[in-house]
Amino acid sequence: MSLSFITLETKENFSQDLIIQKPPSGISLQGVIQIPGDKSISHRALILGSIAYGETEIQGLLLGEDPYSTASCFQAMGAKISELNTISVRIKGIGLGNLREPVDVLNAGNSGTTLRLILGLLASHSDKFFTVTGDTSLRARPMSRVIQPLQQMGAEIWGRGENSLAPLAVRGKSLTSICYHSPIASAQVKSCILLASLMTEGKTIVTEPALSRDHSERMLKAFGAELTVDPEARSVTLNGRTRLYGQKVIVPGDISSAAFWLVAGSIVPGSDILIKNVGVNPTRTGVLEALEMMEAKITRENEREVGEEPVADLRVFHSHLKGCVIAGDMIPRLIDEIPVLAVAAVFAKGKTVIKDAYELRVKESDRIMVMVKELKQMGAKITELDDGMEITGGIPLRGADLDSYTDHRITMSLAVAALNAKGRTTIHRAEATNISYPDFVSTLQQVVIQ
Ligand SMILES: O=C(O)C1=C[C@@H](OP(=O)(O)O)[C@@H](O)[C@H](O)C1
Ligand SMILES: C=C(OP(=O)(O)O)C(=O)O
Repeated sequence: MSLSFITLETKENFSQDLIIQKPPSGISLQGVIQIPGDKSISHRALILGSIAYGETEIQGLLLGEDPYSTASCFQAMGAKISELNTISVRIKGIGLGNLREPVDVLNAGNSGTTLRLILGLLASHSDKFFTVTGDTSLRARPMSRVIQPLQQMGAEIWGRGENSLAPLAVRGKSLTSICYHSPIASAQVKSCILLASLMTEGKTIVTEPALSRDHSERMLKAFGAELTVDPEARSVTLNGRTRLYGQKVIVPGDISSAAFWLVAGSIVPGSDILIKNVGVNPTRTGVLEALEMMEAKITRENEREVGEEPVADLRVFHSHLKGCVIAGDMIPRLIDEIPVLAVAAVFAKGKTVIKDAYELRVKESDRIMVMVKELKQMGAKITELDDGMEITGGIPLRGADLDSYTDHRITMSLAVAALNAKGRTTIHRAEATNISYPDFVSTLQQVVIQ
């Protein structure tokens, strides 16, 4: 093993460069990987634990900057959260409706999930006043998708850009239940409305055009909410004014983080990696379906249920990938994995088309524009579409000077591409990995074998 060809350099301004220079003798990826806790489930465990009555214990929490943002918002509103670690985090919940008016602006940092989900709770806390903001990236992301349905429930929210951008100010009110047909398949929109409806009288119904991740539904039920799901109608019904009670939550590994190893193992010759304890909730496994279409060699082992969520170990071997079409209803089930799937497509034989993914343009960065621009710099044949990209695979990549655009998923996707590129790649602002996968570079150094 040699670490010298994968290095992380910290600069004077504390920004980091990730430098990957593949040795001429070649590399492969070998070994067993424990991936960090699921980010979506970590947020929800912190949120529900904070607003439930009694104690919640979380095992396997993601120790990344996004869940830290959620924890700090709820601490500022009165929840007692123990020191954050993966073994056991304990929360003394304050009970529904009891969030304290914070003395300062709440800061959701880089996390869209934090901002959009808590907005539903803030809006429904009668007579309390909240202000909430985020970093440069989050302040540019659209919030009207949650503000508009909340306003239909009676919420009072103000923001820049005609009430569409953070910083936001919220005057909590007693809200009314709603039947909301969401125009987009977004778990953040669905979860925001469900959280807002917890204190309303009567039934709230949310439908979505395609099924998005259902972690909120599973966890709300486990905490005692009266909730029913109709997967065929893609609708969720929640009966308001129920109490939530603290629970034990075991957070599975994040399939969105596992995706980097699934693609890296598939494209680097000689690779064989076992990824342990991966959440395989069907609303999240689009990446496995896409890689299967591309003829990747991935097996599921040790399938089991952990708490509310299905879990498996995933084993990936190098394979000769083929191009495919990624579109339609599967998009919400693999939305965060599209940047790394674009990297898989660059090494796959033939053409890959990714479409119906306009949502990628309003993530931490414009992930369509950025992936096309940066992969082009490495020599890839890739065209930007309004709602996706078209890639002709099989053209060898060369190392290049790249930027993460401060987006964690872009950083890690480009690092995977660099593993199969000739020469030296530098990825600037690579500290973005701390959002969802702080151990990414050290794990890379462990599994890459010369
Ligand atoms: O609810 C969640 O935890 C998330 C939902 C998705 O966003 P959208 O709801 O905007 O699709 C996803 O991209 C994000 O990383 C996490
Ligand atoms: C889009 C993401 O997260 P969020 O919306 O919570 O910022 C992500 O993690 O890729």
